[in-house]
Amino acid sequence: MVQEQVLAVSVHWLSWIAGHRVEMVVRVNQRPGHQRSRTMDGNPHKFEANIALLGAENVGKSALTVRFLTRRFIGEYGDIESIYTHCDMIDGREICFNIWDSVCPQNEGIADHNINKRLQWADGFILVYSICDRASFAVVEQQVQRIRRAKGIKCPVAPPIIIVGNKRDLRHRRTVSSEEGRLLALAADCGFFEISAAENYHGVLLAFHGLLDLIRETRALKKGAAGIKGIVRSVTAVFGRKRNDAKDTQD
Ligand SMILES: Nc1nc2c(ncn2[C@@H]2O[C@H](COP(=O)(O)OP(=O)(O)OP(=O)(O)O)[C@@H](O)[C@H]2O)c(=O)[nH]1
Repeated sequence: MVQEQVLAVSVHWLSWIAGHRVEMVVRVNQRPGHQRSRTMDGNPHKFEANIALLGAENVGKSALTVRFLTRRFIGEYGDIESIYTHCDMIDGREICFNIWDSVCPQNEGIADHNINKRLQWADGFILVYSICDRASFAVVEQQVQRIRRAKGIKCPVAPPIIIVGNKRDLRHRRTVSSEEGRLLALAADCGFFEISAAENYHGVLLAFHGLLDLIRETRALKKGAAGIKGIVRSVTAVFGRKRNDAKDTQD
């Protein structure tokens, strides 16, 4: 309860520094899955996308989230795990982004557990590394594998992933080349952006909107697959019935 109040205060502060309309709701320790409604308030014109940010410590996950929500880079961020909701009008349609800004897990077991929890909740992932931190790139490589392995077990259609190489403003200290990032993305069928949360808002916006586009495509694919399954089921039912009728007549 106390924690929720503290968070509410920090959210108001974020809205204030933004100086423009940002609708944010913080839900702390919300159980995954509770928010999996696809349209809100029964309004078919609203589109909701659950986005989980993952990556090693200090790569800028919170910086990216805050940049996207407020357009500002504030330098230091608390390490409280939160889900933020931000709604925007895009192409005449209200789009709500639910963003789960994760804290990096301390060990492998927790990492697996965390990914599974997020797989149940998220429509798509943003995996962040810092271009000056090779170890953080290795973490993203592992996370891509974990998410891709879960396809078929946890989710029938692979969830879309955007890989983000952050801290591009520090390219003089780069230890991960753009090519490596791009190749990883290509090999795992992910989107890729190299950006700087510190330097500009535009790159961050492109990454979130890129993922939104992929989420929309995936949802359309799922709907299509469900439609085909429905048709196959109806056809099977009709022909199955006809075959039984014919058998009854012969008897
Ligand atoms: N130079 C530079 N610094 C950045 C950038 N993005 C984030 N930082 C800095 O990197 C540090 C870590 O940023 P956070 O956003 O807290 O990173 P995080 O991944 O959320 O970290 P954890 O919560 O510990 O997992 C902070 O000091 C940020 O100011 C960037 O694009 N460029």
